[in-house]
Amino acid sequence: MSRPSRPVAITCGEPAGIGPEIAAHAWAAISSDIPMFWIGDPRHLPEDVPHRLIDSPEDVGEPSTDALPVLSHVFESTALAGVPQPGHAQGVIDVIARAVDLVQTGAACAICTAPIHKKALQDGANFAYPGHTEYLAALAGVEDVVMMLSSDQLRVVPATIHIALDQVPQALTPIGLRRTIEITAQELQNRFGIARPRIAVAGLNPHAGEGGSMGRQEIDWIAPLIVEMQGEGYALTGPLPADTMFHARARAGYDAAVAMYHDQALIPIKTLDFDRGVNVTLGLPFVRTSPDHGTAFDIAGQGRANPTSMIEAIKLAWQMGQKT
Ligand SMILES: NC(=O)C1=CN([C@@H]2O[C@H](COP(=O)(O)OP(=O)(O)OC[C@H]3O[C@@H](n4cnc5c(N)ncnc54)[C@H](O)[C@@H]3O)[C@@H](O)[C@H]2O)C=CC1
Ligand SMILES: NCC(=O)COP(=O)(O)O
Repeated sequence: MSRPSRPVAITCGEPAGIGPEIAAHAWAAISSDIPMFWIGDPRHLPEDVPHRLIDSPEDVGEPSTDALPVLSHVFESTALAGVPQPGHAQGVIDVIARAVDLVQTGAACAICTAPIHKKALQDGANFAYPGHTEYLAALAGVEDVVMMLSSDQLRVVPATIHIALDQVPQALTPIGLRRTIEITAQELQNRFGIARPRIAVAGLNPHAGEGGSMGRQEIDWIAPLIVEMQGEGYALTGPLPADTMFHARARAGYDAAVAMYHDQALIPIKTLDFDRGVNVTLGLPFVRTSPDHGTAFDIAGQGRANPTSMIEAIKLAWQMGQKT
């Protein structure tokens, strides 16, 4: 008899947010095809969700719609929708670390993380990282990782991630941008099957600097880096004015866009495809995906959260996890 496939590990994320309910919806929608389990406190799931406790991912077995397999991680109390509790912060962090252990030992094929509330984790547990991306890099012991948001319509990569806007110009360096482009190209080849990925690189300034009259980063080092990397065989274009590189005709010309900062990358994809965007961390030794949205405290616990991005994130985690 063949061994059941390794399941996808889903982290609980912030218990006061929409994470538990969208995980439960996603399980109901796709668990007949994809084996998965949820790591968290069963008291944080919506009351009507059938679940069964498991001792390890091996107990998940074949995909089944009977009951959501739960690897229990006990928190100090029940959750109050929309109100994060400081005493829950460490549990949220520990669940992510637990999922990483399981994927690194091969017990899970991939992880899909439900949204965390960064400030709640800082306030409640002095969380030292601005997001999953940076925490996962630290847990995996890798220096350089890349955040990519992906949908059928667009893939975007911010070259700087969770930093204040006024820190962006100093944080952008030729070495850093080169690594972002290299990792993006490698992972599009290896994990997304694109033989020669076409990557469009945005400028930092309005009109990509307008010939130096609106900023000089493009002339001083972004354009020279692109030329250098083109010479090494990378299929790059840019630096492109960010305001005109995301319309439909422009998007047809590349497989991924590298932007200079968080909102330059995330506004276009969340505007085009908020419900179906998936966050994928590139450069890790394992697969991690997440929905593109956050904890949505304003609608948590009301049954209004759309689970589509979570569903797409689990599907992508599963698909990518089959190649590991
Ligand atoms: N992967 C992660 O852990 C992510 C975490 N966050 C965190 O989430 C927290 C809240 O962030 P916000 O900027 O308020 O963004 P948000 O995505 O939580 O909410 C923005 C708006 O979109 C709505 N929304 C979000 N997801 C929805 C869904 N599935 N269905 C229906 N409506 C939905 C919300 O109700 C709200 O009106 C922050 O701490 C942020 O850092 C944000 C993005 C990703
Ligand atoms: N806006 C994207 C986001 O905040 C997700 O960050 P991460 O927790 O996946 O690093």
